[in-house]
Amino acid sequence: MREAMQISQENSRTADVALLPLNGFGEGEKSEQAGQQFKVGRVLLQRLRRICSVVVKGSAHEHVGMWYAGLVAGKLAAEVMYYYAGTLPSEFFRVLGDRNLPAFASLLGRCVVVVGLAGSCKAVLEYVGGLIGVSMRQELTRYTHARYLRAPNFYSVATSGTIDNPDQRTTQDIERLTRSGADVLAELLIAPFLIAYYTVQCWKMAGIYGPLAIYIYFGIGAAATRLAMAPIIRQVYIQEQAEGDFRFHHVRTGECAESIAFIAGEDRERAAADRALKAVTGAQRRVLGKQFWLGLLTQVFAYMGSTVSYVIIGVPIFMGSYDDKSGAELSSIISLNAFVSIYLIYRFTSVIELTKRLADVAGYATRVAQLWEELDRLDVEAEADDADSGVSIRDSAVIVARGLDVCTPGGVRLVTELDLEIGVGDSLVITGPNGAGKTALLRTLCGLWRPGGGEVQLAHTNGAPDVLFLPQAPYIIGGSLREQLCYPGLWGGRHAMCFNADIVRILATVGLSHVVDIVGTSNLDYPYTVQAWLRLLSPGERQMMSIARVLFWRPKFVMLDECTSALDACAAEALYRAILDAGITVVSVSHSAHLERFHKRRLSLDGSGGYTLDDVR
Ligand SMILES: Nc1ncnc2c1ncn2[C@@H]1O[C@H](COP(=O)(O)OP(=O)(O)OP(=O)(O)O)[C@@H](O)[C@H]1O
Repeated sequence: MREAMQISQENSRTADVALLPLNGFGEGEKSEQAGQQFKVGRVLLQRLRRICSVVVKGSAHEHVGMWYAGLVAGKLAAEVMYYYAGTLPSEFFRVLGDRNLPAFASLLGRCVVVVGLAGSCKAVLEYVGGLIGVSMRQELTRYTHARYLRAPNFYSVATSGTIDNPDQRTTQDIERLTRSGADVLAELLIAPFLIAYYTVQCWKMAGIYGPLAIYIYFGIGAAATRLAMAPIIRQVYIQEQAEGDFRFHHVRTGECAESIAFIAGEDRERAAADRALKAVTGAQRRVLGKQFWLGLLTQVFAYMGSTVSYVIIGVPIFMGSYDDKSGAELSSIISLNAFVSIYLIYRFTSVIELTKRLADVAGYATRVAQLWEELDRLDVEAEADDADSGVSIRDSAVIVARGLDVCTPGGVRLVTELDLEIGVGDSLVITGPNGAGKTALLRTLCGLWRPGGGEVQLAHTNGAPDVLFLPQAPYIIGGSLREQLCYPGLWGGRHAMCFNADIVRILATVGLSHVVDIVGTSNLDYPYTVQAWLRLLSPGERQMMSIARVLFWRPKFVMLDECTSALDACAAEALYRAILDAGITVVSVSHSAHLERFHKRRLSLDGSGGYTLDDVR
């Protein structure tokens, strides 16, 4: 077993950070918990039931549940037609044996109609099944979006690493789950009815021992395939994880293309991409390897099935049950008997074959359900936090920290017992060596990280936080210039009301008038792609855009985490002046001494948990 690599214990600060191996699951990991995850049993059934209930409950609009029930009913009705079509050969044997031309012609006509209808039915059912799969995907993805893309779940899942590739689980795994899941489930639902019907027919023709032989045969096959299925679920899970890592590598290198090109890192990236590809193809080969044994079982089972059917037919013939029949009648009986028993075996075989597809479905279902379970856990944690977090949401125009311990999510203490009060107009600059916990303090004040102790009170207006947080890396979206400026569109309980004149004025204030000129004042709502925006705005201009958002929303407080680091001193000072002129109180993390004069006080973290608070002269 490959252990998660622990970072050196020398630095107690980072002792809680466990670096997972690149392909996070760890080859050959066989913990008790991992074993439970991939068992075909209660946990899997609960997960599948939950997925079904999300589809059915969430489909008030689209009636997916009803459509699905209709599909299953349609499949059953189509089976009646298939049965009818299946009995026609036996009639052919009879009319051909009797050399009855008029009966043959009429039978031929019936046959064309029935077989044509059966084929059309199959095509329609496939089409409807495909549409239902799409609706199911929509429901499951919407549910996942609603649970995942909201505070605090999104930040926790995206940054904690407890769940690998949540993006892939949301996009690809749900799609695959619904594409094959809907079909597999429908087949499993109709199987019992068909098996019951064909059992009765088989019994009528071959006596009790006919269906009995088939049931024993099925029992042996089912037990063998159940054993072969569990390792496939686990391998599909691992393969999906490797696919996610591979895709993430390409997305990340695409995003950082310029940094990589400047430092000539293409060779290293190619090697890393090849490694990720090797992990994916290795996982694919392992899935194929495990599926081989299941495939072998199901194929042998299917082919042996037809042999069993001859035994079932042969026994009553050799026992003399049909001695009184003419040659033509006997041919007809053999044909009908063969159809019924082979169909019954075929039904059982399809159930066994379905287990192969079910193993894939179970792998996808496990990945999707795990994400939901983590979101459940975070919801429970958030509820408990609301009661016990020390983060107050009373309306107030002051940010307060009392006896605040700033700790990493792993519990490493970065700042100890901080007492701080920031009122309106009381701008504060936070300084300190790298890694001292300056950003960590902002995260804790904003509620992204839970305080290790003490309490925090954020400024609130009308029940909504009145503090805007700007991280070091500005976030640029795809959309129109108006949307870019008004991002996120709804903030602090307010919807963006952004007039053209505001856009022109604010962008002029931050030094981005030329962006308005390029876009054109008549084109402020024209949607541009993210790539277009990233080409248009330099890193410094992206920081200007970020600060333009502050001037648009005009919060009471803004926390700026080195967000003028890409600007020249003159531009950075002009932006600070504009923010203060707008009556916004600034809490900055900064390494730039020339910006300190825009603040009243300085909080200096010493990097060992201590701090000093003094006035800026
Ligand atoms: N998500 C995280 N989980 C665990 N530890 C973290 C996490 N993010 C940061 N840390 C740890 O917290 C410490 C402080 O990080 P922080 O970003 O607050 O430093 P900083 O003072 O802002 O540094 P800099 O001046 O370099 O930006 C770091 O040593 C880092 O290891």
